[in-house]
Amino acid sequence: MNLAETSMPSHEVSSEELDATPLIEVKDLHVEFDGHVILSGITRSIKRGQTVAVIGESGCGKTVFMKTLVALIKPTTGHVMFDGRDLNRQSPAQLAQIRRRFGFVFQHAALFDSMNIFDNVAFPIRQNEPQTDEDEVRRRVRQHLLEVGLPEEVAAKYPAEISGGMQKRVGLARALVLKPELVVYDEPTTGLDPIMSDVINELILNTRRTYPVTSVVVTHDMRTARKVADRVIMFFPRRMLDAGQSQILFDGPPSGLEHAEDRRVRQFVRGEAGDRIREMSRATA
Ligand SMILES: Nc1ncnc2c1ncn2[C@@H]1O[C@H](COP(=O)(O)OP(=O)(O)OP(=O)(O)O)[C@@H](O)[C@H]1O
Repeated sequence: MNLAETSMPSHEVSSEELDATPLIEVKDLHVEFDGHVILSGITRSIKRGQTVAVIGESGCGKTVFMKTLVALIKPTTGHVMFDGRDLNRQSPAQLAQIRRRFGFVFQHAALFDSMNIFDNVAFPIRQNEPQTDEDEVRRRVRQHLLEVGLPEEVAAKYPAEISGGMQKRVGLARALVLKPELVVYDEPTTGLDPIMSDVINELILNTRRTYPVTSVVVTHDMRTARKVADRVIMFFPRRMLDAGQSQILFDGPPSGLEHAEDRRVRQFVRGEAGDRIREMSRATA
């Protein structure tokens, strides 16, 4: 489970750098499993400091896309460059180094059940910076729990003893404790009530205010996409497209979604089925 862990930024990012070089470049990405094409012809770059929401209907490949960005899935063909380095061309040791610059927030928090909350949040520090003394570990864990609005008493509890919303916040604290350059969120608000969802949204925004983190948020929650993202990318299932049609139906600021040219985008964000039932039956026939 060390994939869930994070590390310090390898270097401070100047404001010029923030504007200039993309942190992530995806070039002609193609991913297939057992002959089923999930993603194809995807070329995109993500600037440093950008928060990108990835939306689209179930099964369109949002999570697969996000996982290729952090080298949890290897492209069938094509390239993913992180900070100018092709993830496909790294040795396992180099990849492990690069992964330390990522933070992962999983859909179900993915906490270690056998560790209390304190040890869960301390884990990335102990794992990646073993020289850190215990006072400093305590200080940073406390600070991060506080930042996600969790009282100190929570630290001694075990994951099973706290609510789902609290678990998500612990997951967030753990992902951020080493200030990663890139944070990927997989459905961060799924299963939460509207207030707790908004708490999570605010925490994502606050993190960006604190330092120039780059974030990719896979979500079905349009409130999350509108609130936290400065850019939204909408995918469409490859199997429902003809050859040559782009799988990305929308790429732009959230304010453009409502009036997007493509009717499928407008229907998706409004939650309208339209003629999708007929289309779906055709696609699975
Ligand atoms: N490791 C894998 N091996 C085989 N098939 C996979 C693998 N990972 C994903 N898939 C398939 O790829 C497709 C896209 O999956 P993905 O999880 O990216 O969808 P998604 O858009 O995130 O959907 P949801 O919103 O339901 O989570 C699905 O058909 C899924 O079954």
